[in-house]
Amino acid sequence: MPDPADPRDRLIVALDLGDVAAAEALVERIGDAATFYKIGYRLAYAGGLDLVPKLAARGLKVFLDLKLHDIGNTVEEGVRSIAGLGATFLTVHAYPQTMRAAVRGRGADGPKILAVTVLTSYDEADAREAGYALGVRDLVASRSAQAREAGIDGIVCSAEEAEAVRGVVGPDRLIVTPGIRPAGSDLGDQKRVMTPDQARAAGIDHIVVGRPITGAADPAEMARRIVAEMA
Ligand SMILES: O=C(O)c1cc(=O)[nH]c(=O)n1[C@@H]1O[C@H](COP(=O)(O)O)[C@@H](O)[C@H]1O
Repeated sequence: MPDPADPRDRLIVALDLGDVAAAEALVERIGDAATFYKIGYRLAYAGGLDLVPKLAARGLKVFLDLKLHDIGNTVEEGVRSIAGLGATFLTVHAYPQTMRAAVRGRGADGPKILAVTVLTSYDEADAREAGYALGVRDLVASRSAQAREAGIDGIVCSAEEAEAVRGVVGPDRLIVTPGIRPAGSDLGDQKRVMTPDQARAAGIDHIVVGRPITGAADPAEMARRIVAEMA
C-alpha cells in the first residue's frame, strides 16, 4: 500500500517502454528516487505482466494500467485473474457496468480499482467528437459520482478537475492525475495539463509521469526534482 509519509509514493513513473529488459534497466537507473511504477498497454503487451510480481516482491508499488472495459462478466472475471499479481492499483474505464463488475472481481485482497473518467489527451472538441453531450468538466464530475456509487477506490482525471472531483468523492477516495508536465517539458499529446506543484496544491494523491522521466538524460534526477516540487 502507498505510504502517505513517504513523499516518493506521490509520484508514479509510467514505464511506457517496449520491452521488459529496458523497463528493468530503467527501474535500476532510477534506484531509490521512485517507489511506484505504472505498467500500461505498451509494456504489458510486451511481457510486462510478469514484471508486476517481480517489482512487488522488491517492495515497489505497481499501478497496472489496463483500462478495462467490456461486458460485466468479462470485466469481473478479468479482474479476478489479475487480482493475484500483486498490483496496488488497476484501471478500468468509468462506465457504470464496468466499474460495478470490477469491484465485484476485486475481492478483499485485490488491487484498488481506479476509474478513468475522461482521458487527459481530450479537450472539449475531442469529447464532442466522441459523441459526449456533456463538456469535459461535467463529464468528469458525473463519472466520478457514478464511480463513488459503484464503490470504486479512486479516480483518474486531470489535475485541472481534482478539486471538483474531491468535492464529489470526498476525502477517502484516491485522486490520481496523469497529464503532468514539469515547467518547460514537452506536452506531447496531453491536453489537460498541470505542473507537479499545481497538482499537489489541487489536492491530488498521486501523479503519473511518463515521458518527462523516461526521456530525461538523468531519469533519477528528474524523479527527485518532481517529488521535491510536490513537497
Ligand atoms: O490511466 C492513465 O494512466 C492515463 C489516463 C489519462 O487520462 N491520461 C494518461 O496519460 N494516462 C497514462 O499516463 C501516462 C502519461 O504519460 P506521459 O504523457 O508520458 O507523462 C501514460 O502511460 C498514459 O497511458
